[in-house]
Amino acid sequence: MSVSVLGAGAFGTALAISLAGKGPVTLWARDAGDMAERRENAKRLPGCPFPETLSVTDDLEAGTEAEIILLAVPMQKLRSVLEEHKDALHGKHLVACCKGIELSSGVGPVSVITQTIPDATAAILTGPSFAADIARGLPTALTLACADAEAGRYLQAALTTANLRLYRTTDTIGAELGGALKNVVAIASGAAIGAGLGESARAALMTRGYAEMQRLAAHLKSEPTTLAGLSGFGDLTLTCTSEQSRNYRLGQSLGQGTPFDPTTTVEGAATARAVDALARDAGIDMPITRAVAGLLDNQLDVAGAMKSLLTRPLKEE
Ligand SMILES: NC(=O)C1=CN([C@@H]2O[C@H](COP(=O)(O)OP(=O)(O)OC[C@H]3O[C@@H](n4cnc5c(N)ncnc54)[C@H](OP(=O)(O)O)[C@@H]3O)[C@@H](O)[C@H]2O)C=CC1
Ligand SMILES: O=C(CO)COP(=O)(O)O
Repeated sequence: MSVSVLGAGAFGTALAISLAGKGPVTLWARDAGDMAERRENAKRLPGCPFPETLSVTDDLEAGTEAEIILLAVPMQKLRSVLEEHKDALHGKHLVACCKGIELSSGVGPVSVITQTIPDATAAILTGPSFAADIARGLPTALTLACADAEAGRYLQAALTTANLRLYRTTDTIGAELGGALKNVVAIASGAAIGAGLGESARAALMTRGYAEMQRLAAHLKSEPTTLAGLSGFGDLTLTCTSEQSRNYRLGQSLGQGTPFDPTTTVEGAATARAVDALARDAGIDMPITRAVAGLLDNQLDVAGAMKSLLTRPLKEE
């Protein structure tokens, strides 16, 4: 079993560091120069030195030799990265480590892998974890989803480390949705806190956000229990309550009316727009997602977004 990580952002680097505790791992970056020299990803994950078993490269051949390749690039870049490098990726175990729904197609990362490289075994690794926690070796539990049960068992064993415990499911749709949708609710939660609306408002958004996550998951035929696990409930809890989350911090900025660095990876922004469009087409009620999309597109301010939620017809829980 050999592992490499394609994409040397904060998360790819953290996973590579954790997995290197078990054996050799290759981390592929577009530009490996500085990291290879310093033995640290000073730009994306400072203060986390690379173990000796971690090699960094910008040579694609070396980066794709392994049987298992973790894809740790942002969701909206995944298809183009796979298209660009598909000749090197045929027949591999490809594990998406990104969270989101593709704006152009309305599908998640596992479907993007299957559509671009049909002879690969597609899986997703998702759940509550901040890159810095994984890199520091703090205890973390994630979901590994793969439609092929046998391949899922293989990947679960290969990618579990001393401090990173993986649970397994074959429900890739549910796992993708949990990781994608919780980011949208995190933006809403951050906006509520940023605007001074209080923690009760955040709890309401998290709970009703979870209800709309479940509605979309049921429509897309995922297992109801998947969202109750690490990829859904677990990651929703983490991301909606921590300033370590970039999605939450973007929401805070929207709530406070302060600027936010547009180069930061915030997966929930594109996903809110993608899911809003999906929900409208399918006739699924997702008012919090719609409010977040409206906030991001300057069609609503936080007061208007809250009014749109609070003035809806009263209903059963
Ligand atoms: N950070 C975290 O705590 C966690 C992140 N995730 C998920 O991981 C995914 C990646 O996030 P994260 O690592 O934080 O993002 P970062 O912003 O830290 O890094 C993004 C990385 O993607 C690389 N990249 C972008 N486009 C390309 C491309 N075309 N070819 C090759 N590499 C490319 C960038 O390379 P370059 O440096 O050359 O620009 C950069 O290294 C997201 O979906 C996120 O939701 C999941 C759990 C935790
Ligand atoms: O997905 C994450 C935690 O599980 C990381 O959250 P952010 O992408 O919002 O920083």
